[in-house]
Amino acid sequence: MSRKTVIAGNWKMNKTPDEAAALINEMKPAADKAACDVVLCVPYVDLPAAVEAAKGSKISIGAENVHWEESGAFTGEISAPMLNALGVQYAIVGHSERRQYFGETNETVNKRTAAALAHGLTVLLCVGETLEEREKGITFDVIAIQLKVALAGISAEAFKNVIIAYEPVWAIGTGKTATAEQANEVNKFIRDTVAALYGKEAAEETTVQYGGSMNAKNAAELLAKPDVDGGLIGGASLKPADFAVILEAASK
Ligand SMILES: O=C(CO)COP(=O)(O)O
Repeated sequence: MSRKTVIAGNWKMNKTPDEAAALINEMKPAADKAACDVVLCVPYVDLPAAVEAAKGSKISIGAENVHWEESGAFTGEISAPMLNALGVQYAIVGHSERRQYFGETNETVNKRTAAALAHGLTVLLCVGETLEEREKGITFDVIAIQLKVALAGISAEAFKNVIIAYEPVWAIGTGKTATAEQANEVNKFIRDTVAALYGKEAAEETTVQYGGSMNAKNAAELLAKPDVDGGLIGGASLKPADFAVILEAASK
């Protein structure tokens, strides 16, 4: 089993370009010591400063979304070639905040994923159930649909550049974390779904992260679980000391 552990930060709508550069400079020493991959996904306007600041370090830079067309009349959107031109290597796709507030659907997630992969980006594909869905007992159904639609038409070769992040909506920014058992249970289900789509070997190679109030206190327990191969971290990825603790926990 040779899958990678990947710790990714999602800065959401925080930090100006100058602040982003300063924060990355502060985070570099801990990132360079880490035995896992380190990614920071930052607001579009911060990308050039972030790529520059991360140069020569272990940190890779990602965007928080990407459009499916290369160019055109899509006001407010950013294309994969634009990200390529800046030296951006990753893109989050399907974050629950995009689904919740900006009308993102499984179909648009699929189109964004396909375009990002076609342009050589690594996709951090987010899936996760709402509290209502969990209480109704349909968590696995929701996640299976999210995965199957998002990955429709994505070849096994292209899928090698997909990382899946399980982010239960009820745990995001709420301080309420899934227990390590809950996270592992769904991550394992995700791996089984990947096995059904791409085969067992591909499933074993796929990095499946957990995200949702992962922090310096709970990271070690979550990351110790066999099917939790990293984290997608919001709030704590804006705090260098906390992020360093998470990187250390992921390096064990
Ligand atoms: O949405 C998240 C990462 O994409 C998680 O955010 P928090 O870590 O702030 O809960």
